[in-house]
Amino acid sequence: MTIAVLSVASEVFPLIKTGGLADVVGALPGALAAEDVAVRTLVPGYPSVLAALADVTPVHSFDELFGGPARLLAGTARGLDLVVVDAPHLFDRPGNPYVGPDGRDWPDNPLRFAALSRAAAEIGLGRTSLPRPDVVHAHDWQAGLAPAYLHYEGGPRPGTVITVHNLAFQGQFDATLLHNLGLPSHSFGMDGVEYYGAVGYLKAGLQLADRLTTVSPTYAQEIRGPEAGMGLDGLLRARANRLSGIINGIDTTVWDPAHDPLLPAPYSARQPKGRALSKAALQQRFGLTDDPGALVFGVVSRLSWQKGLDLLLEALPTLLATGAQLVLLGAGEAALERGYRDAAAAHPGRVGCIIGYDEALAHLIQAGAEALIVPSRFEPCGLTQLCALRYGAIPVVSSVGGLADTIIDANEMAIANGVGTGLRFQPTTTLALEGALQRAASLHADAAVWKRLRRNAMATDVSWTNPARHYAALYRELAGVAAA
Ligand SMILES: Nc1ncnc2c1ncn2[C@@H]1O[C@H](COP(=O)(O)OP(=O)(O)O[C@H]2O[C@H](CO)[C@@H](O)[C@H](O)[C@H]2O)[C@@H](O)[C@H]1O
Repeated sequence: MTIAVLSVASEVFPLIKTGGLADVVGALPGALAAEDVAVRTLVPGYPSVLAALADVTPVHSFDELFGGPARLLAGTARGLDLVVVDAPHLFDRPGNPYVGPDGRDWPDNPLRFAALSRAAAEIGLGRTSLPRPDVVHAHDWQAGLAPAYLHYEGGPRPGTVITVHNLAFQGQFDATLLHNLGLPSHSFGMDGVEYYGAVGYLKAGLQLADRLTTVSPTYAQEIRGPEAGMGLDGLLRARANRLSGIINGIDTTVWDPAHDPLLPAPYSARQPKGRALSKAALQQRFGLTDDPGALVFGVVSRLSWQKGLDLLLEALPTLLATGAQLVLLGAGEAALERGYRDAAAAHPGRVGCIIGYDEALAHLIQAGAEALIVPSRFEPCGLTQLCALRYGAIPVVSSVGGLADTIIDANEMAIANGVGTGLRFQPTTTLALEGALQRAASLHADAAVWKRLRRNAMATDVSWTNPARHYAALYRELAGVAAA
């Protein structure tokens, strides 16, 4: 029997994306179709989403949704079944989903994302002309109130699950907001939406959803402790029997070096020759010395504290001392952007940096770099190291969260057994990172070992096939349907 799931999120690739959340929300429906799960994705009606929407059918209207009239529009876009919250007073704005042109959060973000959750609840309760879903799947704080609205209705409702993609973003707002949200006053308590005297959207979801997931088993463990728990560890410990980790996959048709139109030549584990052309193109694009034998390290990342790229700046002298080159593509904190720009200026031909967001260039880096560095302080799952495995860029990662779950360290034992896929280091410090960079350089110096590593990396299953099975099993459990 087909399970119907309403997936609720603030971004979805390829229509609107600021990070890995969009990739996951965009890829899951396709992967779940093979598991007999039909996913409809509910997203805000940003201009880019409405512009892409085809086969539009209005399925609900609100006379008033947090400050103005609104409609829910069902439709399709880029192969996805969508429902879009068409509320111009909340979402018809340029640029980023969360911040205005001044770089600050939109002041009405609490209402904008309450509207998303309210819409999810209306669909979940069968009050629109769409069929009622079996399960409502909320992603991150922006959808955190969906389980709360459904819970406080008190009647029959779909099963609910919330997935944490990043516990650092919690959606915490002033308690006075409660009156505007349409939640009952008794919801404001420890066992409801209250979070240290404020209203917590992620907290509400974690408290009130039937099941909680995050995007790797190790992160699911880590967030039960005070260090990674970011204030929510007590709640997560209390609900530990409801919490599990399901590792992310990547879209292996978008990320396929054998059929990637963004590369100068295709290549595969069996026929790796074309990779050299990507490497040459990469060196040229970043103004590096054209050296086919160089160990080129790559980075593709948001530039934020989480990603640990300040440590890589500190480790740069060590990296350069090994004779390696570095390319970085990223955007984010001004100090880090400046730091990498300065490093590129100080080491022409050895360090290249492009500040910005560029999907096509991300593909070239994965295909042309020998190794990809991910020195995160914490990492719920991480997608770039999965792309790196698939493209044969050996991941050099800190041993946290999903990085620890997806990379097999090429220590002596692993090399002897021929099973390593990358390099892991811990703790996440400059010193440990430097050690890993030096270790990568000595492995790279042994062509046979490096080749073996690359073969292992490229043979790793990073598709959604297995994760989709886990989500399908969870949905079936929530829908009260025995797995076939
Ligand atoms: N400058 C740039 N140009 C082009 N592409 C860029 C880019 N910067 C980043 N990207 C791309 O954006 C995505 C980032 O995904 P990640 O999972 O690595 O991190 P993020 O922290 O955003 O996601 C959060 O959610 C995801 C999804 O669950 C978790 O994997 C992760 O651990 C968690 O922090 C990747 O597809 C990457 O290629």
